[in-house]
Amino acid sequence: MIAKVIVDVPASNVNRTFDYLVPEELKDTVKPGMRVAVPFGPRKLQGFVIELGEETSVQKLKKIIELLDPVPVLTEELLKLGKWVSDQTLCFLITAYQAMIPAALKASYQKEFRLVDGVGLADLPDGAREWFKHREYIPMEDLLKMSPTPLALFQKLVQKNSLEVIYRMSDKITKKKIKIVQRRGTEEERLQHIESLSKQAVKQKEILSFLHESESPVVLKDLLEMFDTTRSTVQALESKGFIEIAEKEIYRDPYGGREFKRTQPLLLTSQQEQSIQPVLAALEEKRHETILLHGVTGSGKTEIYLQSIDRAIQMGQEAIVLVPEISLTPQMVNRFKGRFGSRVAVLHSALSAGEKYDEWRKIQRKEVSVVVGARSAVFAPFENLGLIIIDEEHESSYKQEENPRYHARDVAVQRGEHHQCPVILGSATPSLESYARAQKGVYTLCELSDRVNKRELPSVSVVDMREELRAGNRSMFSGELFDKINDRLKRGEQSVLFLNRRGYSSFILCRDCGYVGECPHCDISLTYHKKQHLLKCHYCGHQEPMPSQCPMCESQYIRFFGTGTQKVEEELAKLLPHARVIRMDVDTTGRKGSHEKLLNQFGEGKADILLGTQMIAKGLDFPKVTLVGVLAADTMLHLPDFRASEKTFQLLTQVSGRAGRHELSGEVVVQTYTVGHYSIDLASGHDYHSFYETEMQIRREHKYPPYYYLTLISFSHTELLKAVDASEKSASYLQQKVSPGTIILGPVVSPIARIKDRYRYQVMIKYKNEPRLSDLISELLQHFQHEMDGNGLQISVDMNAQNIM
Ligand SMILES: Nc1ncnc2c1ncn2[C@@H]1O[C@H](COP(=O)(O)OP(=O)(O)OP(=O)(O)O)[C@@H](O)[C@H]1O
Ligand SMILES: [Zn+2]
Ligand SMILES: [Zn+2]
Repeated sequence: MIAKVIVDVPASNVNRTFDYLVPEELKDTVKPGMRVAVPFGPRKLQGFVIELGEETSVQKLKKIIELLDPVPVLTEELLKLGKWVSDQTLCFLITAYQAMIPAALKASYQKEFRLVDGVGLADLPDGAREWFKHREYIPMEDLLKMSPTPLALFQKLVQKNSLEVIYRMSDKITKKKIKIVQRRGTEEERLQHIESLSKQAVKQKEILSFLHESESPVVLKDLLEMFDTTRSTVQALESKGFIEIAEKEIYRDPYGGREFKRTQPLLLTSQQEQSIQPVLAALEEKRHETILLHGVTGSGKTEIYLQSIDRAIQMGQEAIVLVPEISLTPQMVNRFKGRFGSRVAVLHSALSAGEKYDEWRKIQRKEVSVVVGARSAVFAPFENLGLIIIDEEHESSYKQEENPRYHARDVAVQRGEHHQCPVILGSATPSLESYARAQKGVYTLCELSDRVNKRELPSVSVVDMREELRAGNRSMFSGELFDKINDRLKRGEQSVLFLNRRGYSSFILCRDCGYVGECPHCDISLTYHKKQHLLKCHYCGHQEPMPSQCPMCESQYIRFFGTGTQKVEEELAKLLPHARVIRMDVDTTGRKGSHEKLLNQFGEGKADILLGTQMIAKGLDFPKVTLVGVLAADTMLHLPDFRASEKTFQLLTQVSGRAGRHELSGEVVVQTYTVGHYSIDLASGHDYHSFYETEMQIRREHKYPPYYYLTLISFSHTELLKAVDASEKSASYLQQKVSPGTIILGPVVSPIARIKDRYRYQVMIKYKNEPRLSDLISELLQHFQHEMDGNGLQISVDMNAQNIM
């Protein structure tokens, strides 16, 4: 039997299957979709079995070394889907498959040195000999940890044939085990054991009597706690042969020990009722249909999701729910666990690799029927999918910004077609792409124009911050916002203050000469971190101490600028010393569980003001929040990105949506320096439809998506001229080959001109229909293959660019 295997090397010359012989003893067990270890050149690599057969054109076949899975980790459907992802995004097959499985299943390879047979310690020079005195294998890592590293010496010895390099492959999987204790023998024997213990052994006696009564095993740790004793007591019983201590594998449950209050389906409003109909119909008829659910904030979209899932489960099917990483809050998880209990698995990046692996196995073993997760959960290995839901479908985080550069929305629709099941895209501010498709009839459009129980959307007032400045107000709070926060404090209600992080980092600036602290490796200003009194680069991690005087002119007047959340917090403390403030940003939510803790505190009324970045814009539903303040609405508007207006509109709508969701009505204050911009004005009027019309016109004029598709090719090199050269050659090559309607823009320098010492150039391709595009780009890549392999050129291709920075 022959296995066709994709091996774990992301390179173009290996981007195909290789044939291996299946050893006799594995013939009955090996299946497509399983991982295997195979010899590949001098190495042992992990690979995926794609297909089994009898024929091969290879003369001397190598054998599969080992089967790594008892059951396939990729289903037949996922194997096909991986091929599709690779075709669509122009990534290597192995990269697509790796993206579908949990990180714990990816192999790690270690380079190790060992003595060549026949070479003895005495043959080695000083500096190498000591290493091998007690060890046979020396991992390269260990050498690199030494300074200076003896690596060069080791490499010389490899050339001299004294040492050889081997590659060790290991799984990252760990299964968590706990110790359990159980009784032994018949009832009569156990009673004898208890009798036989001496009077002094009180604890032993108690424990043995307890175990005698208990039918199921007890967790050792619990037992010790219960009887307030140490391990030796139990070990004594074990060595007498009275009890047994065993190991048991358990799931790491990130939500373990937590109670989820069970909820019942709510009686749907008539708008909800209308919107759920197409979903239920498609479910019933086992038919694929993509439904765009456009519902204003607080219109009860989540309840529609829940009841649709319920129906799918009743039909014996499974459901995937995607939510943006940032709104995968405990509040969100509670809503699903509350309705479906332990039938829900949760997958998001805050889980450890082990926890993710355990949640994934619950899906694989069919122990759950719903998964709630971020982008990559779209690959959940369900085999009987009945429904896929993408909440906040406009979110840019659904597009992966590294290989494979897939969009979860496209993958969801692809899987929906395969399983003949409905896909729901939900949002208060659908992406222009999706709304346009709904307009064309490609998607079914359902709209929820009212909040549940006809609660009013909050009233929004836009404040011109330039006016404030002219009137002598230098603080970051307008008079109106300040008064309203104060009101809330007096009334015992809560406020949410939102500060957009993007485009608003706190950089340092010399007031005398205008010097700005920049990263020496990237063309971007350094961000000041107050706690450590350091300047950091957010692209490459470079850090340096905050200078006490200007490095250019030696002036003392060097300060940090920009309004970070820390600065807002400080100003609040000055202006409203009694207000209790919770700040949520990357700095305060770094530790595991801190996100949840802060939100709980706010929910329990332990603070008056929640101050935060993007991470508070979505999904929050707190009854006492009656004021939302947006400190600077226009920070994102000026980014060099054609989606800047759309993103601003979406963000403002989402943040405003946090106010007045329950009995108390809400107000929103939006501060801006760009008064009169349509995306701010229309967001404050809650007018999605006008925004859609306005923005579509602009996109048509400038030939941007959704009228045109957009592919971005980026070139980078440590030598400026090489990056320029590759991008120029590519642009002129494409120019000659593309069809007449297609537009090639560039090459131009990328908006961030240098990252990690690499110069960056880009070429943009705008097209309506370019069937040969993938082929053309593949030709380009082939042409530059040599330079990419050896000369440090990097070319990355984004077939459906969302981010053009
Ligand atoms: N049919 C219903 N009857 C009563 N209350 C409901 C009903 N449907 C939803 N709700 C409640 O209305 C509130 C808002 O609903 P939900 O959070 O689902 O809205 P949403 O559209 O998902 O909002 P957002 O887009 O802002 O996250 C919730 O507190 C929810 O429990
Ligand atoms: Zn200066
Ligand atoms: Zn940098």
